[in-house]
Amino acid sequence: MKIDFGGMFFHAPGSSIPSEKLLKDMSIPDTYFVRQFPYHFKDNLQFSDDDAVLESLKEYKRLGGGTVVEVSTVGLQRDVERCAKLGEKSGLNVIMGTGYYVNSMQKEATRKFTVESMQTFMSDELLNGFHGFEGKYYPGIVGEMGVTAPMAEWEVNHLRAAGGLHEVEGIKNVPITIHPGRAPESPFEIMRILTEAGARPERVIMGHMDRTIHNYDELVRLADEWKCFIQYDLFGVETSHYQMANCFYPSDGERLNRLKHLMDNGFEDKLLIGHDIHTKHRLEKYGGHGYAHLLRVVKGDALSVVGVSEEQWNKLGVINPQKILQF
Ligand SMILES: CC(=O)NCCS(=O)(=O)O
Repeated sequence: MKIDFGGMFFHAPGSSIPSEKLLKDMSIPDTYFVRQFPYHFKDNLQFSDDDAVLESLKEYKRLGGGTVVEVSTVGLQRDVERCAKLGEKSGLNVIMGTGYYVNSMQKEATRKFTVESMQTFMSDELLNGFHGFEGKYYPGIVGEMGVTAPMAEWEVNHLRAAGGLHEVEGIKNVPITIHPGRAPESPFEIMRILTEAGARPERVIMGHMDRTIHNYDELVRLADEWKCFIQYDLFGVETSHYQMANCFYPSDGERLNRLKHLMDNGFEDKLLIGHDIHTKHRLEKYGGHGYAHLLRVVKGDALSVVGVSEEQWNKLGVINPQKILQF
């Protein structure tokens, strides 16, 4: 079979990539399998190619990006110095987090930590700087605090530790960002535990909403009952098959529809967006969308297809992040 589709050429918006390169890269093997099963490939899970990250960050900056929030916490082998260097080289602000990822990713010794010791670890880093970089580099956020469903007892404890930070002098306003369990009731349970421990719900970000709550009424209920920030941070993942749970990943279009629904219900000041790039295949070098995708593609669709106004888009990408990140 042969088709000449050349008459249908359309330039990609804002792209610095020559169109010949796009064609050549279509020969990359395994693309289909990596997209469907990104967590199957061990090399894909080693997010450690600094050149590929830097190239992607520079493209994000070129299209108008200014800040990256990098929320790898204990359990994800966070690397403060590396992130600081990438920030310097790319010219972007990089905000990093303190805290703990999910129970299954922890060392046995970390799982023995108490609420008190975890709270001390986090407050110490927030007030004095990352351990090993005291006085030089400071966290700007707590989390992502990793939670599974059902919740492990240790995760209940690290949530209590994080919630209690809002009662500590000097950090009462610190933003706390959450990786919820993959069940629709998880965000509600997390908010209850955090607030019982002292957290101010309006200083909490509920992340990964893309794959967590799929019912529109329940989304509105979460925003209404808890007044936390609601974050769609898996933009660019356009594969509906989801390896990690028995549900579909929404498309970018559906993410925008859900955001618009929340806007229409009065929550446009409580919404955040992002890419949560944590596997290699999502970087341009490996055939992915990279950090510039929201600015390159999603913004145009939000405005022209979904009916998001310029003012609302500015809230998603600039005003709301400024509000939650300042403390
Ligand atoms: C880094 C991380 O945990 N990202 C979320 C991936 S998930 O599959 O959507 O939970």
